[in-house]
Amino acid sequence: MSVIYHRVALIGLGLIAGSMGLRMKRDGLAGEIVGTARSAETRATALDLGLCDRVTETAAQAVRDADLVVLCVPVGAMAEVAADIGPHLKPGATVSDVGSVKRAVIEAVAPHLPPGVHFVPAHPLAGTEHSGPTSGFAELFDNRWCLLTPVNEASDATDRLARLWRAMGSNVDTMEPDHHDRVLAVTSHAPHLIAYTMVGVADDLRRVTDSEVIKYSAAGFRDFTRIAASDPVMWRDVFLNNKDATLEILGRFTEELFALQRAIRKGDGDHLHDYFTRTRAIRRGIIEAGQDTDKANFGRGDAP
Ligand SMILES: NC(=O)c1ccc[n+]([C@@H]2O[C@H](COP(=O)([O-])OP(=O)(O)OC[C@H]3O[C@@H](n4cnc5c(N)ncnc54)[C@H](O)[C@@H]3O)[C@@H](O)[C@H]2O)c1
Ligand SMILES: O=C(O)C(=O)C[C@]1(C(=O)O)C=C[C@@H](O)C=C1
Repeated sequence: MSVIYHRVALIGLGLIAGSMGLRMKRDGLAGEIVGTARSAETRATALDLGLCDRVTETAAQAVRDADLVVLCVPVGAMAEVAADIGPHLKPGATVSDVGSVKRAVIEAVAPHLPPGVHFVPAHPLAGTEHSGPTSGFAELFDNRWCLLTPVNEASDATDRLARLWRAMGSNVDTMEPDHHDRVLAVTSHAPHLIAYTMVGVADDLRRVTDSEVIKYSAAGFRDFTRIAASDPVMWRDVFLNNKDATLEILGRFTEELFALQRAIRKGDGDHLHDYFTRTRAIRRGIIEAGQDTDKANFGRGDAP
């Protein structure tokens, strides 16, 4: 494949930046990849893994002469990073991010960007519960969606970034930022909170059941523990920055949970059967659409 950006700067060298770097290197999508992270250890690991060509101590140094700058830090850190890099961006450069929330990131980043710099927010719907540079892998984005939420109408900068994400294996779509946040509250944010809660409840009960919860943990519970092992900083920031949409979905979730509780208490088997038949169809639809994430985690040290 051919070079899409001459110089790419990756700010924050974790799972997503690592996977982008490895993929861009593998397929020759960038002339040079410059990375930066706060700790010297992370920077050294990134170089060892070959996910970037060069590292810098500061974000301001990393973005110098970069055609594309991608902010790969937790959502709550985006404003601070944008303020650092704003004065050092090359005119005509594109700034993007990979944050899991879009409206809050746009509000945090846009005010710090000088005129003449293009801002194209993005969100790859691909990840694992692992974090840090060693968790990245070049195939992470294969056959997964990447949603772009451009702040302006169609532009060359958006088209070029879409080309990069396609070259990294993703299907690309554009979406309005508030809509993105509502959709992701249903498909990602609320489910994570529910998993965190279920594992927290089991942990409380462990004292009552004398560690049998862990010893006999069945597949259903293990799936919850995988999700609930996700990075605490990343998810704290997601909930604090997508408050309204997440709370709305959790309200609906609570109502449905009450209805199912009532059905169990009343012995209403029809209600339970109908409900589970409907949800089973959703799982089948996801698998038929080729969007099952389990494959991404197999072979990475996780038990299926
Ligand atoms: N993990 C996922 O499944 C996933 C999927 C899609 C998008 N995202 C989004 O991508 C972004 C990065 O996630 P990740 O999974 O790669 O995280 P990660 O923890 O693996 O990496 C984050 C990097 O940001 C750095 N960082 C943290 N706080 C910082 C700060 N205040 N200033 C500068 N650097 C800081 C960390 O040191 C690390 O290098 C997040 O915004 C997250 O919402 C994550
Ligand atoms: O597979 C996982 O571990 C994930 O949780 C990945 C996942 C998701 O919810 O699908 C998590 C957060 C992101 O913003 C995008 C992807």
